[in-house]
Amino acid sequence: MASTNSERRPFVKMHGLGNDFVVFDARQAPLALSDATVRALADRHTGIGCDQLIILRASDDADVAMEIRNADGSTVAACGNATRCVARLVMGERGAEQAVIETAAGLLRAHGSGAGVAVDMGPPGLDWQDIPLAEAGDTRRLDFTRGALGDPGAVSMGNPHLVFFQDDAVAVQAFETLAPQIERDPLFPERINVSLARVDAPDALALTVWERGAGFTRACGTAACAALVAAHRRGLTGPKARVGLPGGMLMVTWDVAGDSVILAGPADLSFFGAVDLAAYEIEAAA
Ligand SMILES: N[C@H](CCC[C@H](N)C(=O)O)C(=O)O
Repeated sequence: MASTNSERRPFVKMHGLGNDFVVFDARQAPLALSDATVRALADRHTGIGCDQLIILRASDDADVAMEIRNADGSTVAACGNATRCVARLVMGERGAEQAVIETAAGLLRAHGSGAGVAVDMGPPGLDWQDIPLAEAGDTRRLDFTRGALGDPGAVSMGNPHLVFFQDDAVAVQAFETLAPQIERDPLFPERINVSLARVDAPDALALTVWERGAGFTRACGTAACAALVAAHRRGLTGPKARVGLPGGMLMVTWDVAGDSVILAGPADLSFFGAVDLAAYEIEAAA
């Protein structure tokens, strides 16, 4: 149905190993989207379809600032794969090999690398208040069991992550059902991203991720970072590992001394599009 005041707003569709993003550029033309409108645009049947929706804005301190919205409309502070995609966009605009991206989790530095784009995601949060948890706990090995899953690590990468280290068939099967419930467990006042990790070698992990506000995704950059940090804290890996996800491989390095976690991997452009936002403006619930 054509809308009365149609405004075809350009966007770029990008992805990191299939973790996909609709990116709007609000550096010249302001843009504010309600949670309901983000949900409508992110819907893979009736909208454009994406795991996260990104809005770029001008920044006084960085090349660009990015607002990050999950497919459920929620606003989050960190998204590793989207940060790498935005860095690729900005480096391309300027013909540069480096970029600084402002996020709610801080200023993140990125550079082009053979494998695509590497970004310093900053220091991991390791205290229970950093995650946050609703009560004190040992984030290295949390006293938390739901069905066949238990004994996870908890790490913040600017967003909350819970990582289970189990690779038996029972745990793998249970994960599908339990992850959506664990996301909303009262122990996690801001909800949480939930991962199931398999340790294949001291420098190799395999990960399945249920993302807060987006569900099962083909890849999750901050989950890959959180899994490496949680694994290294328990002596399961060294401080660097390749992380296999359904969509492909990410490289994560925890510079423990420098207190930063580097995430590297592909950052790809899918297509340019335009959308009549008026058709998606959904009146905020009365
Ligand atoms: N769902 C996440 C945000 C997106 C993270 C992910 N797409 C990444 O690449 O890090 C959260 O609610 O914290």
